[in-house]
Amino acid sequence: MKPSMLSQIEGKLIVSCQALDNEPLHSPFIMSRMALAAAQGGASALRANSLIDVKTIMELVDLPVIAIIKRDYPGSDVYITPTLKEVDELMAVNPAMIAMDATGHRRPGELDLRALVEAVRKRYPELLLMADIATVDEARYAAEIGFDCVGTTLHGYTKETKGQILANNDCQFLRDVLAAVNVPVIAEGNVETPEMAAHCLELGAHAVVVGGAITRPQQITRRFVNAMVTPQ
Ligand SMILES: CC(=O)N[C@H](C=O)[C@@H](O)[C@H](O)[C@H](O)COP(=O)(O)O
Repeated sequence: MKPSMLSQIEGKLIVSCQALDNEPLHSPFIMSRMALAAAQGGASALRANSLIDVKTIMELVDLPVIAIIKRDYPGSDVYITPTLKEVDELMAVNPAMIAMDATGHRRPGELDLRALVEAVRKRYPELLLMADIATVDEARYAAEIGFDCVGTTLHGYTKETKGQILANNDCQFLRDVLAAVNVPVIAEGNVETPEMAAHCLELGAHAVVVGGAITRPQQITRRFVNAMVTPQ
């Protein structure tokens, strides 16, 4: 039997390789090379957006992938794998895990999150499901309705949490989520340094996802530029 992806990633780094269509590196070829570089650097898994990126990465790199499809629907703020349609699309390449928005926000077509998870479970019983949450209550609910793990991915990116970042108050939000649920918690979102990634593990995170600090050169460059501004 294949070891579960959750045990493969325990205590390790997952690298998110994403560039949206308004970003300079938007390209399945480039994302797959980013993924290969991450693998050579020792990443335990990858996270990627869109069927073509996930497919191209899986063809080149022998690491498990957390797959998502970001898609906007009118009248809904939910954009990370919002419906069963995106799950079906991703399952064409059978990724190890799919992450979905598990916030309390209204989903497209008024779809209920619990019903959605049940539908995915019925159709794909082997698939691991990650809940991308923004609040402690959402983490608790996601664990209750059967997600395999929760990620702090959307903390700071919803109306209720805007402006907050994971590092605030020595990662208090991560601590609160860890205290609230019994499923593995993956630290994700604005993990900017190796030290912070290591600290998230010390606090009890199961694994850490790092995206922009590794795979978005425009963001990395900006950090250097900002640090080099000399006061006039
Ligand atoms: C909020 C949202 O849409 N997050 C996305 C989720 O897949 C990605 O854009 C992030 O890059 C990813 O979560 C990793 O985070 P960071 O790049 O900050 O290390």
